Amino acid sequence: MTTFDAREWVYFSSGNANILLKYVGNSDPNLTKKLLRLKRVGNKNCDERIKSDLLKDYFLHSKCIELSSKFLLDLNHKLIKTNPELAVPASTNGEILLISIFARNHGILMPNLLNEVNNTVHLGNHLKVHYGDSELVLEMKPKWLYNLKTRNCRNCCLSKYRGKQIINCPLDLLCENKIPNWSKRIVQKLRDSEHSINYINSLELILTEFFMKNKIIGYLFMLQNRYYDSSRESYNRRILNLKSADEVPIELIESQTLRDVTLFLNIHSLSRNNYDIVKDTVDKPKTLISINNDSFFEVDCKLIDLDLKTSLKFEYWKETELKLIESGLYTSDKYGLVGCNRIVDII
Ligand SMILES: O=P(O)(O)O[C@@H]1[C@@H](OP(=O)(O)O)[C@H](OP(=O)(O)O)[C@H](O)[C@H](OP(=O)(O)O)[C@H]1OP(=O)(O)O
Ligand SMILES: Nc1ncnc2c1ncn2[C@@H]1O[C@H](COP(=O)(O)OP(=O)(O)OP(=O)(O)O)[C@@H](O)[C@H]1O
Repeated sequence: MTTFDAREWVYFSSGNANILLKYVGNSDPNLTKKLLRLKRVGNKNCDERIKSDLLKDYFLHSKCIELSSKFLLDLNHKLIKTNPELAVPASTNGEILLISIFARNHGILMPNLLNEVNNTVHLGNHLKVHYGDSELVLEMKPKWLYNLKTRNCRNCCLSKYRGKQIINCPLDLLCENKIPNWSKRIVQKLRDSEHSINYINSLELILTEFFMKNKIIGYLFMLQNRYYDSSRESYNRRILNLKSADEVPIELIESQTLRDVTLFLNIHSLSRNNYDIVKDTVDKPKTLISINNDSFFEVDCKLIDLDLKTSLKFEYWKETELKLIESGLYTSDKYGLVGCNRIVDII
């Protein structure tokens, strides 16, 4: 069992299912630049992660560690003070809790991909840019990449339904001709934000080159749709007929998990010399980019949030799909929905 001291960990970030803490102590140098990911109360996702030979190079190296109940209880008490908004009102014993401590006392230790950046621009739903002096990080969820049969895609319809702004549709990344505009819109949004960002002048080309050269979006497209005929309609035939969690096939769980992963692109510049040295040896998740043979960049691509979803989510999935169908958004030409990309030519 690992003995950590709650005083050395502070809140870093959170999602629907997990809370991330950052190490700020100095008693263990191995923990510098590390994050600890702990399950939030109510998180029913499985401890198991997606297995995939295609994606394994993109997985962030992480380690599952067993933690003491004392550490988790101390952390709970600390977080209730610093982040009361994350608390679940009352647990079974009446105590307010944020982190699950009664299931299994373990957490995931992993590198902090945002260690070199200190500013964040929220560009829209599922799209953030983080930057510092030497690195720029694009964080996005490439959700629901599929062969579109309706006018508008599930991503844009759900964003619209929830009143969120649509900056970019991920389906554009499936078509080579549409990638440059996808990148351009990101840079335009960043310029509008008036942040002063290193590499902004090269960013459009970096992103375009990256998504054309690297296979990650193609892999996700294949794997998200592996068990269906890669259309939403075929998903619907399965999901809308499900009556209980026991009926949910593992294939559906895997697809749903992969439709909700987060992608990080860590971008930093290289000298010409370093570029020349590494250009023939660089490995799969990394992509080297040369702009006009004048500036050079390395893009490191990582995927996070790969824990298998619980089959108990099937009712939520069904309700979401039914809501979208009934809203008429899939076929609508109103509300600024302009029709999403139907071409898939990147694989
Ligand atoms: O239903 P969706 O598409 O909105 O996805 C949910 C996500 O919403 P999003 O649209 O990405 O803002 C939602 O993300 P946020 O918490 O909204 O960032 C979760 O990722 C949720 O999964 P889980 O309950 O944490 O396992 C996600 O639920 P799943 O559908 O992946 O189970
Ligand atoms: N290794 C990492 N380095 C830097 N930031 C990270 C890392 N892992 C996660 N994060 C940040 O923390 C946020 C929440 O993490 P994570 O996706 O694991 O939580 P979650 O509860 O599973 O999310 P969701 O709501 O999508 O289910 C991420 O969106 C990301 O901004």
